[in-house]
Amino acid sequence: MNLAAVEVVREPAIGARHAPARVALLGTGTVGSAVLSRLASWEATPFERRVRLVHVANSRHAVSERSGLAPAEASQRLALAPQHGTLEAVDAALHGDGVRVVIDATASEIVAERHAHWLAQGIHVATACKIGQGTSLSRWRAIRTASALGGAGYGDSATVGAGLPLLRSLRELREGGDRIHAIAGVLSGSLAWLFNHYDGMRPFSALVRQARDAGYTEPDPRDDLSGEDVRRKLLILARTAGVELEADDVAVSSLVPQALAILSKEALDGALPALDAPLRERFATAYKHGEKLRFIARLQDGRARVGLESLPSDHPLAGGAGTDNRVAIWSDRYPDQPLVIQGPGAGAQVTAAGLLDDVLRLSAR
Ligand SMILES: NC(=O)C1=CN([C@@H]2O[C@H](COP(=O)(O)OP(=O)(O)OC[C@H]3O[C@@H](n4cnc5c(N)ncnc54)[C@H](O)[C@@H]3O)[C@@H](O)[C@H]2O)C=CC1
Ligand SMILES: N[C@@H](CC=O)C(=O)O
Repeated sequence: MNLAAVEVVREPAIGARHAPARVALLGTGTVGSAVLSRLASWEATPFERRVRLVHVANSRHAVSERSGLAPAEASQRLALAPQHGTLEAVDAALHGDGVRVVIDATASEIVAERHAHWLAQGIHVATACKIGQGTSLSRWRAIRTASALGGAGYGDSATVGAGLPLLRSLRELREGGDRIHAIAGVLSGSLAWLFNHYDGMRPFSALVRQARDAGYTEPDPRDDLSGEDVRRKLLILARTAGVELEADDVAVSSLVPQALAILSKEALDGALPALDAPLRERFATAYKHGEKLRFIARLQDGRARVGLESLPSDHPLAGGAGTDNRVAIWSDRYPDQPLVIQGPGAGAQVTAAGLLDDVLRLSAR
């Protein structure tokens, strides 16, 4: 064995000087369940001492326990809880001193609207939901103002790239004095997965069902296919880069035919084959030219757009596999060759890890 190559692994320097952060988890679906599993996997490790889960809720039930809920038992406790969840119950569960964090693993407008309220009270927020920062500019500004007012942090790593170091890199570039010139890339894990697998033979609709069942899509897959989820991510990236766009400033080209757009969520599944013919045609045209279909977001000179593009196979944004996001950033120090960040951009485990990384960072502030 080459001893020089052996890395010395030290126990992480955590836990000793901090009381556990009291945490409320909202949402126990695809992402929220993975948060509970990751917390349960911390049992008997130093990480366990950093976080005390005191409240868990979904849209039907809520359970609170000041002394802490065992993450491995939380889902069962929740299912048996008579209490209907209210957002006031979160405030009550987190009442008092010490580090407090709300984890938002919902796709809920009313929860997102509450982020600023928690921040203003000094409660940190770690969110996978993009509605807080990726919709209206006024809400984005309210979150910044409340965060400053309450001295609380906003953990948003999971909102773009499911925890990839994208927002962090943009912030570090700006903190180092760089201006961001442009951003371009694949920001949707589910659409990346779909176009990495679509070969024009299998119906596109069958792949959409597979991506949904794997937990890559939004609760309503039309939020991905319409480009709305990517619009939100591009808005978050743009605002973080210092370009304060309104939602309408992003030109979005949707993949959802009108016949699908008007359906209820319950009626959607049976109607998904409406996607097949138009996408087969676009695939055939791209294939004839030796190109690949990729759903791309672009920001340059204050202009932003999102949509399906046909790219040469060797184009830098055509690479990647699985749910990979692949994002190029041009800035003062990277004027020609961009900084490129690539990795899985959807999925319960990576997203849960991104959320809990934020919780640990926020609770160590
Ligand atoms: N699935 C993924 O790969 C990623 C998802 N996200 C985001 O994570 C969020 C959650 O996504 P999923 O877990 O896939 O959704 P999901 O539909 O599986 O779960 C949503 C959960 O939120 C709960 N909920 C709804 N309203 C609530 C309320 N008012 N109070 C408490 N709980 C409430 C629901 O009961 C459910 O448990 C979404 O905002 C999504 O955009 C972000 C990055 C990646
Ligand atoms: N539905 C989203 C999940 C992560 O944000 C995606 O496909 O990227």
